[in-house]
Amino acid sequence: MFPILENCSVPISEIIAVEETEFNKKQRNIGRWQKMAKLHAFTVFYVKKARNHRWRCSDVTFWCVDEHLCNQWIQALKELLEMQRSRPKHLLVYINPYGGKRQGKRIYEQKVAPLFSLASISTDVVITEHANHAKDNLFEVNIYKYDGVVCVGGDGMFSEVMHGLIGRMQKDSGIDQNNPKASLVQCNIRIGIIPAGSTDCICYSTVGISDPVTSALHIIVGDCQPLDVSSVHHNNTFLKYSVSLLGYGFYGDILKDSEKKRWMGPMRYDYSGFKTFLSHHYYEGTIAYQPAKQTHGSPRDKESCRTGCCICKKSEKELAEKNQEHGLKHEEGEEEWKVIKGKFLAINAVNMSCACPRSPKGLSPAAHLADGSADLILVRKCSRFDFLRYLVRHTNQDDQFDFPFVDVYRVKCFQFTSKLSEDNESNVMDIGKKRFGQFCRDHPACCCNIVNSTWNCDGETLDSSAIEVRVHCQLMKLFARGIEENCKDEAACSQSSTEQLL
Ligand SMILES: CCCCCCCCCCCCC/C=C/[C@@H](O)[C@H](CO)NC(=O)CCCCCCCCCCCCCCC
Ligand SMILES: Nc1ncnc2c1ncn2[C@@H]1O[C@H](COP(=O)(O)OP(=O)(O)OP(=O)(O)O)[C@@H](O)[C@H]1O
Ligand SMILES: [Ca+2]
Repeated sequence: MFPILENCSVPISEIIAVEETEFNKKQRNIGRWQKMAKLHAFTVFYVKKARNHRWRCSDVTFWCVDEHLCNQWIQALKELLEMQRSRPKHLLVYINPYGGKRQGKRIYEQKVAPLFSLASISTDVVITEHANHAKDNLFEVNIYKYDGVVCVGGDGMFSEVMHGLIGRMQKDSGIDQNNPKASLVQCNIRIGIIPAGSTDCICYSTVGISDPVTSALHIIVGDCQPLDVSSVHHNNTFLKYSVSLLGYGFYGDILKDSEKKRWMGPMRYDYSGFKTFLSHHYYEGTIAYQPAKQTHGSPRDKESCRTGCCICKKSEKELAEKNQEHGLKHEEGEEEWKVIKGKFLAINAVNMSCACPRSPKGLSPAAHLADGSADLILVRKCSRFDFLRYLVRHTNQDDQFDFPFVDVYRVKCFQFTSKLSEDNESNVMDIGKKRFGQFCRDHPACCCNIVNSTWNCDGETLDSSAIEVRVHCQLMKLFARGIEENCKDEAACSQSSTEQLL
């Protein structure tokens, strides 16, 4: 520990940089000392934890009359920083200039790049020119020369980078992503998210705030947070990976409508959300799922996933044991599948809480980032008023699962088939029914259920409604540490810049 001020200490792991300070740069309060002797100084830049999980870069300058002593301090601190092996030195950065409020480039240049340079991190920066630019690029570059990949944008941009990295790892290891049962190769190259999107749910749920400077500092100190990833298949064809929300019905319809309104920026989700709420469509279908182990908690146990989460640690241990057995032992006996048929307003599968500024506790407040399971939330057909009551509970402290029309299960895999595709498969498709479906969608007063919704997969639509989903425990890693329990004494380091005599 490095002492700063009387009542504040900073772990070495949270020091950003140490620099020799030129005499004329810092002259506050030292006039009296200057008269006595020539002074030497160095500045320690460190993480200052503020309210609501926000991090800032603060600094303290140490003055000293003995030049040799001053240099010894600088040397010793630099050596300690060198020993922080998990810190990245070389990063590949992708910036989406059109995400969110189109501020990605400015945010990176003004808030993030200066911090990376202070921390002596070198970067290769790519400003994307079209959708899938980052993903395609990750199949071409030598990714192994980087200590991590940073994406500046929203959840969609993160999804691109994740698909590029996971896809590349499978390609390099000869794994066929189209096989829904394949054991995927873990991706050890961490991803850092600089939030500059419309929802920024992945950043918020893994850091506790969506703030570019906080995220940049988590990258600099080399944090590591494993993350579950779900694979989504249709008929033995790989569709997509998901880490946050896989939503059919309400969130699928919001997304589909909002895509036409991209020009509105983040507001498009409120506009389409209101429209979709009024349309009140429900969808008929069948869900089959395999429950997760009971030892991994339950979605209603109020055990939130926080930094150093015991449940996620347990899953990490189990995963390591499983990997050590090199597949010698078969998966413990096929667990029973549970089947549910019904009419649903929303089917949401979340790998994490999905907390975001719109809903600070998220869609499933007790979901875990790295436990190898997802929370499957089924919202059955109910009145508009009841659905509104359900939605409002995402914004307050009340339990959103405490409704007779809402069920929630912790699962390791599930399948969904819509009534419409079941009917099609059993050859009872009739064109009139399809036309009627189209007709009904055009009349918001009608809640007719004979059309399909679309899946919202981390903010991207899927082409198929019938899907097969499997959670891959800790398939990838982020530069984050999960949400920290609230810091007791945030006021202790309230000054942003201080000076000390050695
Ligand atoms: C009365 C207020 C109720 C507010 C309820 C708010 C619940 C918000 C829950 C947000 C969950 C986000 C999950 C994350 C999804 C991301 O992978 C994805 C990509 O970024 N984002 C979206 O799909 C974007 C999803 C955006 C969802 C916006 C929902 C807005 C609903 C508005 C309903 C208005 C009803 C008003 C009736 C008078
Ligand atoms: N240069 C570009 N031009 C057009 N689209 C791009 C470009 N770069 C990336 N994209 C695409 O833009 C999509 C949306 O970007 P992003 O996620 O950054 O913002 P958002 O949709 O506003 O935010 P959120 O996903 O948080 O709701 C991504 O899916 C990505 O594929
Ligand atoms: Ca999980």
